[in-house]
Amino acid sequence: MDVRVKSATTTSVPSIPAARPSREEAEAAVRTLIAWAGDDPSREGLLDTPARVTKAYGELFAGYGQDASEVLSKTFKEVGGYDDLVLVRDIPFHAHCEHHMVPFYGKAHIAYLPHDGVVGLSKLARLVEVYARRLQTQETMTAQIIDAINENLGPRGAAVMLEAEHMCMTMRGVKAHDVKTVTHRFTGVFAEDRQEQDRFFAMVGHR
Ligand SMILES: Nc1nc2c(ncn2[C@@H]2O[C@H](COP(=O)(O)OP(=O)(O)OP(=O)(O)O)[C@@H](O)[C@H]2O)c(=O)[nH]1
Ligand SMILES: [Zn+2]
Repeated sequence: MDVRVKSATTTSVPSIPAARPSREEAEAAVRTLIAWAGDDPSREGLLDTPARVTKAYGELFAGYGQDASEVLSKTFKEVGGYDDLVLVRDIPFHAHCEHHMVPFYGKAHIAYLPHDGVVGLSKLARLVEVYARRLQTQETMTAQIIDAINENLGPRGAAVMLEAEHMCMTMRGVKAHDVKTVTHRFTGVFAEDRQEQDRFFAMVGHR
């Protein structure tokens, strides 16, 4: 992975496996991982850790229980006829890479050209959360966000950019610090019109 800007093209719909393990099984798995790391899961400081980790997973991976269509279901039409670009930039997110299950984190920038009403601004930040709180690749997440906007808002155009630092590249492996991965995807007017793309890049403040 490098700092080149690349366009996200794939999307997939992760689903919860039918046979979800019980909480007890998940806690036992955490004990196994602690032992695998080289520590003693029965020492005092680690006794409650499996319960804490499974509880934390409930938050970190809450996206599997959330639905993008629900988040984007309410729109507003009374906006004084405004139909130009709406950009919500610098939406912070924390996700986990599906290869190593360690965090990647950064900012999302989302723009769309309204067709028939606008969506509440907070809903775009909530949409990012729906997909960030899963096991992900940055490319998939980029594609899923823009697909959800198109499917639910039917805008004249949409643009999504994600900038993130992957801890699997900084803490381990290649140990490359300060490397940012940038993904973006344009649809509709943004895909067709280079000037709209430039306007998006300028408003995001991208180098
Ligand atoms: N395209 C893409 N790659 C990612 C993402 N997150 C992590 N990766 C990469 O996934 C790759 C997995 O490579 P592998 O060779 O299977 O695993 P590895 O031996 O742990 O690789 P290293 O990280 O190079 O040590 C690595 O190059 C990671 O940098 C992501 O969001 N998108
Ligand atoms: Zn990784």
